[in-house]
Amino acid sequence: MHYYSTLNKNNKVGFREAVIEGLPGDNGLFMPSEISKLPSEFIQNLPDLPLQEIGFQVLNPFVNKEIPETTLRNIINKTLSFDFPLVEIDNNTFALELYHGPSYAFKDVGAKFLAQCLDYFYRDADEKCTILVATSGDTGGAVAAAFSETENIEVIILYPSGKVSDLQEKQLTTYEKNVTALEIAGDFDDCQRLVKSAFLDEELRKKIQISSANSINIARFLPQAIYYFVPFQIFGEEQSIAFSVPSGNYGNLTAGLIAQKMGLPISSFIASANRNDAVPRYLFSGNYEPKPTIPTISNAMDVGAPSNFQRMLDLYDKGHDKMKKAIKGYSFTDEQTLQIMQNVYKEFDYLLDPHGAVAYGGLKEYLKTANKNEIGVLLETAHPCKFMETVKKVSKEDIYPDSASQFLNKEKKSIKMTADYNDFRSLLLKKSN
Ligand SMILES: N[C@@H](CCOP(=O)(O)O)C(=O)O
Repeated sequence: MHYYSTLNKNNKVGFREAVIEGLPGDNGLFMPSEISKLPSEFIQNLPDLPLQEIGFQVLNPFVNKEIPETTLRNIINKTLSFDFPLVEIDNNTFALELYHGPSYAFKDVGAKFLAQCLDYFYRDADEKCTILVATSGDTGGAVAAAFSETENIEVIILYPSGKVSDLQEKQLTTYEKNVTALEIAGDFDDCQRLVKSAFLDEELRKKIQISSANSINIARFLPQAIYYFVPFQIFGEEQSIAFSVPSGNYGNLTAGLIAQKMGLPISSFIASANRNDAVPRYLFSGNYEPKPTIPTISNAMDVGAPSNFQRMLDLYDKGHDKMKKAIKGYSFTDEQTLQIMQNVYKEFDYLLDPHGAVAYGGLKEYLKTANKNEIGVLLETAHPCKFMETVKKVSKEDIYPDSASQFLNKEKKSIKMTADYNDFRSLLLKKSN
């Protein structure tokens, strides 16, 4: 078991190195060389197993003994320390709420796991590690929360100025100590480009030890496979279940594909996108033509050129037909998204956030053609309180958890920067001295 680069299968590293390096120096992404099937008895017994045990069985083969078992179990128990409720919206549609963690988004799972793995690897290190993160909204807050207590690790978060919600911005600009927020004059793809340029900059990498906390890092995206098991804990393996995944950088959907490859009997995937629809267009036409990012009300999915598309191609041996059979793609405008939020609230008294609404739209399209016995689960990836400007148009309910309100009263601390790589590089070098 090793990790290879999607651009060069001979570029091989172990788990520790893949996590510490974040991404290979050749601009590819690390992929596990083996995705072993879980024993069929394990899949049959899912309703009797606690999620922490499932998490351990899922991640253990990928960690490949590079973290001792007791430590790994401990890390997984701390990672999965909040609830993942499956809420019925109507008779064949369920929302898997992934937002009950510290930053109110699904990213808490991967961020917590990654932070603890790095903390373990750097426990006695003399040098510091600098984590670079590009965010379109949710990753930044989750990473800031997860790394706020780690020793020997600095975090630098790049976010597009004026393109994240108020709460998202406060969640990533109000942790002090080891977390710095850079407010970039550009969009998410500019932020991601700056981060990737740093990884390709050999001179810089000789001077600073950098890693990533985006889903490009295997320890950020692999744990996201775990919550796909939750609906099967409830309904058992016989139930046919399709998942609709609100998709931006496609880490979440790719993690679901890994769970399926491990033997989880997921019947279908729905890639639900906003107007940043490079993948649904590819599924339709076979041509991958990323476009500049379009700002939308489901801003965490405002990604023009999704990183994990490389991993999806790798999983399907670049076969468009195979991918198209396994994944259906739909996209929605902001008007449609808001309409879905209003309809679902009125008809079923369920408040979706804009990302969940896009996923609901995709799921309903898919279910029109699906087998009658199939049920659909949408991943509700973020709490509606993160998008109050839009949510206010749907409901007047006070939905703010107390713990979220505390962020709004804090003072934002960010460094404004251009999207020019040289400026970013100089800042990194200055900070490391
Ligand atoms: N949706 C993201 C964009 C980055 O995605 P990631 O899963 O690769 O970290 C965000 O909210 O920042």
